[in-house]
Amino acid sequence: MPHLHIEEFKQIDFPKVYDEVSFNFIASNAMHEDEKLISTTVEDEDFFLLVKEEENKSLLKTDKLTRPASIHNVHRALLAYAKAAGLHVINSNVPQTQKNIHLQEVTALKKIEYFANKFPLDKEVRIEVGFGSGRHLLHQAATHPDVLFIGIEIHRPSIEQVLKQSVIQKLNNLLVLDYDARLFMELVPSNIVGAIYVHFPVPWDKKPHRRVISTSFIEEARRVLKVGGTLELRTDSENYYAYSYETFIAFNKTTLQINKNKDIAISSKYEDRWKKMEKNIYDVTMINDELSEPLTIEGDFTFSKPGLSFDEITGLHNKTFRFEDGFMHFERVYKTKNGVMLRLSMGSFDRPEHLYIIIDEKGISYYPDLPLKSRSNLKAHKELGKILHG
Ligand SMILES: C[S@@+](CC[C@H](N)C(=O)[O-])C[C@H]1O[C@@H](n2cnc3c(N)ncnc32)[C@H](O)[C@@H]1O
Repeated sequence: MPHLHIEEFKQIDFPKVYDEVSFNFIASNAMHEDEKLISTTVEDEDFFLLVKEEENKSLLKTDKLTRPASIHNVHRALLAYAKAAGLHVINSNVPQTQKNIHLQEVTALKKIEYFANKFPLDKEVRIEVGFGSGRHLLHQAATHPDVLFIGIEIHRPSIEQVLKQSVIQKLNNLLVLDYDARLFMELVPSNIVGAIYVHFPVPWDKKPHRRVISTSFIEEARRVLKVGGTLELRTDSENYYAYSYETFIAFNKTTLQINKNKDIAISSKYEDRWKKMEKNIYDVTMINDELSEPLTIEGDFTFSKPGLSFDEITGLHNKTFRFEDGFMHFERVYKTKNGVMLRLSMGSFDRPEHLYIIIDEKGISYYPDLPLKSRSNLKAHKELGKILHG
């Protein structure tokens, strides 16, 4: 994560434009004054910089929830703020001269809105969830130039490594997305995907709700797969295998294939490690046998005026509300110049979304982006409206 360690945080006058970076406003955590968020715009990307103040050394870095697709833009914002505020930088991992990775980021790395606005449909699509080192994804893209591969990963260094490789190998049939694959699946059109690969997912033995494979993930996978399309799970964890088998077998109109220690064309870093340790490797392949209904998502993310006062909204801090199939948790409350900002997680239990909303005299709005237009988010949005209207 790009960051600057600074001697002392200094505030500029907001709004301000410096080195073509706009600093729009600042929000302070209502419970921990030492944490602040700076709303920043670079080119057309809006995101927060996060400030953590400590006695002798403070930190300025990118906020995980809103980080933009382009790491280059984060670097620009950090450096511009440091200059604009005259910060004394003790150390940093931000390069002063930017590498050429930016070029490829513009083409292969996509934001979730790219898929939400107009899903690419001109080629067969195959998806890899959690591609890690990317060996399998890159091999597949290189050997099937007529197929569009979408690689989804939440680990930034892995993403950058794969982007670099895709430039070196001149792959033009590979798109990369930094997003939770479980949410992504909800906006993929029905019956268009040839294969979904989930290779060596984190087993999350102690936090099963974080697993990629779940009933709702399989439901969405089945919907997006063509007839004959496959969802391919490969795991070294006996527990995960047993759990997944139970979850898959509950589905009708699918064919399941189980393989043990099957060799595939390319072995990932993880696989090499497990093979050396002589662990068993399990494959569960689900073949979709049925055409699905087209995807329909109705509703929007507008709010009417809040009924609660700013104090009542601040009082929502740490509160959780449950509703049918989902929940809402108010994680943090921030004070802005003219109102409050909330950070919350909401949606279904196994696919929650984390986001910010701003409440001021103009009303309530999501910031910087609307939630992903999925059924579970629209449902959660309705519940959020009810809570804020009192
Ligand atoms: C154990 S690694 C396996 C990587 C690779 N598939 C391999 O075989 O080497 C699991 C990867 O899944 C990613 N991951 C975990 N949950 C995810 C999610 N919900 N969406 C996208 N990627 C996820 C992690 O960041 C990690 O890189």
